[in-house]
Formats: sequence, C-alpha cells, structure tokens
Amino acid sequence: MMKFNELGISNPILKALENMGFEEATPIQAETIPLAMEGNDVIGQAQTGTGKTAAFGIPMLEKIDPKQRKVQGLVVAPTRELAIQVAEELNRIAKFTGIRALSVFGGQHMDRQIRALKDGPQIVVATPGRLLDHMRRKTIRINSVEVAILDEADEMLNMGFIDDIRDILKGIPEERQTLLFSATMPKEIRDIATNLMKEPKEIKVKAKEMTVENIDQFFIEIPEKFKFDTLNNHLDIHSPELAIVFARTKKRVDEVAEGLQTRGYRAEGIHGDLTQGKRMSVLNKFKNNRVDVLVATDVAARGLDISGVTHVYNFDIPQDPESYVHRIGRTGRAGRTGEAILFITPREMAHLQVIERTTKSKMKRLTPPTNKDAERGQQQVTLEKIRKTIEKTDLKSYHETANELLEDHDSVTVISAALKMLTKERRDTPVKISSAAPISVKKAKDNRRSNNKRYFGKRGQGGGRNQGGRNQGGRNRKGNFQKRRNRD
Ligand SMILES: Nc1ncnc2c1ncn2[C@@H]1O[C@H](COP(=O)(O)OP(=O)(O)OP(=O)(O)O)[C@@H](O)[C@H]1O
Ligand SMILES: [Mg+2]
Repeated sequence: MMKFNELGISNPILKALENMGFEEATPIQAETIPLAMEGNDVIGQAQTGTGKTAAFGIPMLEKIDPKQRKVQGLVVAPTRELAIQVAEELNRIAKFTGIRALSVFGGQHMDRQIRALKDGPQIVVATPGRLLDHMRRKTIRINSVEVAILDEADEMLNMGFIDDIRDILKGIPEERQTLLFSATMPKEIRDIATNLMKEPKEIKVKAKEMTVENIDQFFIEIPEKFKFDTLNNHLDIHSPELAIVFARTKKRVDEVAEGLQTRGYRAEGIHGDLTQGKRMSVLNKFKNNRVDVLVATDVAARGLDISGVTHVYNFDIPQDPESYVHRIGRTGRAGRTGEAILFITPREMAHLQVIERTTKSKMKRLTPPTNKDAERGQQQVTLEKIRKTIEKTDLKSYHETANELLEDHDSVTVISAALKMLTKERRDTPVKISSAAPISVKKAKDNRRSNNKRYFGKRGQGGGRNQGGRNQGGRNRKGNFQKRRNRD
C-alpha cells in the first residue's frame, strides 16, 4: 500500500484527504496519480468501489489554476445522480485549494445553472445532453478545458452516448489530457477509446476477478411468477441494512416497489421517468435510512456510492455481464462486505455461464427460501433483539410481572406470546408483477450497431425481437426502458 504523500500530491490536497479519512492510496490511485500528473492520457480500469473518482480527481485538481475563473476540468458522467456525487467528492478533495466543481445535468432549471456557471467554477461535472445544450446556447465555454474525463467510460462510449461524446470533445482543444475510467472495458469499446486519445497508458489493476472479492455472489433459479414472494422471503430472512433491487423496466420497478410497500416494507422506486425532484428525494431517503429497499432500473447501476448497502438483488437478469458487474458493485465498497443475489428463470440459465465467464467469478446456488424459512427468519430477528436486551439491560423491575405470568402458564407459552408480539408478521396480500419479456436483442443491422452487440443476443430467445436494449434509441417493445437517458 502507498501513502498519499509518496505520490507527489500538494499539501492542500493531502490535508483534505487526511480529513476525509483516506489513509492509504488504493492500487488504482497509486498507479494513476503519478502517470496522470506527468500529463499522460490514461485508461484506468479497476473494480467497483476502489476509489476511481479520487484516482482521476486528484491529478485533475493538481493541474488546475484556482485563480483562473474558467472551466479547466470537465468530467462527463452517464447519470444525474452520479454527476452530483462526483462533484461532491471533488469538492471535498478540493476543499483547501480554492477550486470549485459544479454539477450540471438535465431536469434542473436552466436559469439557475446558467447563473452558477457564470460564477466561474474551474470544474464542471455534467451529463452529456445538458452539457451539449449549454454548449449550443453558449452558456458554457469549454475551450479552456485542459483535462477531460469520462467516468463510466465504456458506458459513455456505447451507442447511446457516443455521438454526444464526440460532439463534446470537438469543443475541447486537442492539447487536452483525456482520462477514461470504468470497472469494465469491453475490447471493442477500448478501441473506440484509443482513437479519442493520445498514446494512452492503460492501467488495469490486476485482479483475478472483475468483481470485488468481498461480495458473496449467489443465484436462485426461480420461475418468473415466484420471484416476488422469493424476494420477500429472502428480505425477511436476511433483513438487509439497505438493499437495492434491480428490475429491467420502469414499469416493473414501480410494481415491485409498490408490492413491497403493500407487504409492509419501506421501499421506493427510482427510474428515469420520475421528476428530478422525486429522484433526489428517493435517493436521499435511502441514504438517510428512511427507505430500506431501493428498487431501481440501471439508472442506479453505475458509480453510486451509498454506504450501508449490504444486499443487491438482481430481480431481473441484467442485459449483459458488464451491467452485472456494476449493479452488484453498489455493495462491497471500500473494503466492506456485501451479498449479491441473482434471480434467474430456468430458461435463462444459459446466461449464468456467460456472466461467470466474463467476470471470472462463481455464483453459489441457493435454494429458494420458503415461507416457513421466512417466518423463522423474522422470529430470529426478534430473538436477536431479546438476546441483546438480556445482555445490555437491567431487567429486575420486570421480574415480578414475569413471575406472575409464569404462575398461570408454562415458560414456552409465555415466551412464544412475547415473540409473537415483537415479530413483524408477514402480510400476504397478493401482489402481481406483470411479466418481463425475456432478454434478447435484435441482430445487429449495421456496423454502428454491431459495436453495441449485446452479449446475450448471440444466444437470444424469443425470436430475436428487440425487447429492451437501452442503447438502441429506446425502441424497445414496451418503450419503457431508459430511452431518454442519453439526452440527459
Ligand atoms: N484511499 C482511500 N481510502 C479510503 N477510502 C477511499 C479511498 N479512496 C476512495 N475511497 C472511498 O471509497 C468509496 C468508493 O470510491 P469511488 O466511488 O471512487 O469508487 P469507484 O472505483 O469509482 O467505484 P465504481 O466503479 O462503482 O464507480 C468512496 O466512498 C470513496 O470516498
Ligand atoms: Mg466511480
């Protein structure tokens, strides 16, 4: 492990890192920071939750002149929530430098953004659509940008975004330094990337697996119609601190979130059709533990760093192995542990190996927990509470009443009654989730599209209809999957 002060970082930034509790540089930080500070273009690939934000943020901040009130650093990120988060992390690192980062994204008032841009932030973190809007209106000038960064680079260079990214980069001087980061980097995307850069150095933190070791990975083979009850049972048994449930479409996200609420969970859904205000309030409630289960489309799959997420459920199998890597990476961050549970229908079983082969990791099979298991699970939660109370509290003042009860009933009956009263009993209100189209992608029609060939498409089912690719201009069958994400 490397200390930050061995990497040539300036004092104001070292001080901020210390304040943030960063003691040692993570491997991607140790490798990237010196290379990028020398001015190299870098493609950085390292597992989820290993500190890529600071790995590109620190060298960018070192290059910026705080006295100049013009945009010198630009970060482009795929979602609004990620843009906000990256700007926040950069501002923490920049605390003693006089440099400010501003996030700029769709769904926010233009006027307010324009005013904030006039204030002269040295760094802008933006989603592509809104950034292009500002460029066209000339309300942002990016011709003074010296460092350009694509966070979640493989996503940004994918079909849905690539044209926007090319347009954005055209507005930045050629002499710029370009840094690309992601936990995944499929080969065909890396080739596109190299074309946008100058002799990039590739840093790939060596890891046996593409996924993080401290995430335990499981799968449950389960027919579609039993998924919802199985999710309930699993939640009851494991009582996650915070859980994220990924579903394939906005409609299913709404249905699963409502279903969970009906059954008594504190759950909320998040997806691209909600207003920006609603998206932020849902995410904030989740961060503040006022919501325990966040049900999400892939809008929450990449980059989000929320502490306390102990479980990630893939209620629906992801579109491709990369998406799997990012989704489960919402847990097990910064050295913590986590669990990832994939629900997979019998006819999807072939996809399991595709994921395992790509990520070089193995998932353990779980038998679907039964209602009985869940009931026991709930009682175990109560049992734990009672054990803690016995250990930690003086119970003398309850003894007299306890003895009174025991005169009339045996101890098992008395304790059972107490357990019943303290246990959250299941509400078995029926919940119906409308069926999901099986994952399958139309055969590539032209070269442009073949860049975006979805892994599972090769062995797709369902007659090759285009049933949900988010990167195909939103022309999926139901039209309800992230279709406007690239115009954010
Ligand atoms: N050197 C460090 N020491 C301690 N914590 C760190 C260090 N670097 C980063 N972190 C923290 O680790 C968490 C994960 O960092 P970050 O979000 O940058 O990961 P990432 O590699 O970008 O993950 P993803 O691929 O999911 O985007 C953050 O909370 C961050 O503040
Ligand atoms: Mg990140």
